Amino acid sequence: MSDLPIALTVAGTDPTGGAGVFADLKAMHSRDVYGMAAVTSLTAQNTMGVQDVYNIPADFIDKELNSIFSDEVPHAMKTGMLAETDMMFVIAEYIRKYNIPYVMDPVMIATSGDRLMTPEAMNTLIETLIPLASVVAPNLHEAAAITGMKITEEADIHQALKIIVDDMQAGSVIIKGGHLEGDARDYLYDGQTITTLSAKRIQTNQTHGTGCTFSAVLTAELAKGRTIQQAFKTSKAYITNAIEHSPGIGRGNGPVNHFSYKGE
Ligand SMILES: Nc1ncnc2c1ncn2[C@@H]1O[C@H](COP(=O)(O)OP(=O)(O)O)[C@@H](O)[C@H]1O
Ligand SMILES: Cc1ncc(COP(=O)(O)OP(=O)(O)O)c(N)n1
Repeated sequence: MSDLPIALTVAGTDPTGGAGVFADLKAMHSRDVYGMAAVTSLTAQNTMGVQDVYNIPADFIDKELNSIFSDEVPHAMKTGMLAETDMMFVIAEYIRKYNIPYVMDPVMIATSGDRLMTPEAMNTLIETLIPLASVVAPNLHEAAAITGMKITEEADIHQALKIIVDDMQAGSVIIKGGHLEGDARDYLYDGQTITTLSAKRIQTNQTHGTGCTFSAVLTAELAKGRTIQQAFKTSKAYITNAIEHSPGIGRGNGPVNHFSYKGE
């Protein structure tokens, strides 16, 4: 048994390291958390877009998860890119069996506009994985797709928060306002209270992998035993700083800096 907090990411790869499991591992490492990763899809992508995707068969994902959980049970886990329904059923079994804090980043479409989840998988995500999640962390487009709503203003966000927790039975939800106008404002709803965290919008296109990184930090903090409120504050401070200090990698939407945040 390890003393170090352990967090698991179950997601796709981005060979440039800006999004997906490689970004998650860097974010976890920088929060002093031991990261583990089970890969769901290999992508050929860079800062300009996704060139191709190769989905790992669900029975192999089952083997990856079995190798991990039969050896050491992580303290918290997240999922990112889950392209197909079968993968979701396999992962749901482990979440039910081991009952550890689970953060779901419902990755559907990359910043570049490329689709990362089949339309059919959306129903499985809603019916099978959302009720198992401690936190669901959609961006505005994902929140709209999950709820079937058009989200254009704050009142819509409040309604979507309540649908995802009160009706769909997530433990809590954070809707990320990175794609709204004005300040970058995120909303946490835990079934009782809505907590809002705001940061000044940074004028940049260096936002590749912001959602992955944000949810990886959230998972790392939960692995340490922090509350969702505390984890939310740290993730928000971390991602704001990471965007501010983006290293300028690549020719398109570059990644954030996973090593610049030095806060508690
Ligand atoms: N330009 C920006 N300036 C400051 N914060 C941002 C900016 N873009 C995104 N964020 C923040 O990054 C996090 C990820 O949000 P978002 O980009 O909406 O997610 P995703 O990558 O899943 O689309 C949120 O905390 C959001 O508020
Ligand atoms: C393999 C892989 N997973 C997820 C994403 C999407 O990343 P995300 O952080 O949601 O946001 P953007 O990269 O679209 O800002 C990805 N591109 N690749």
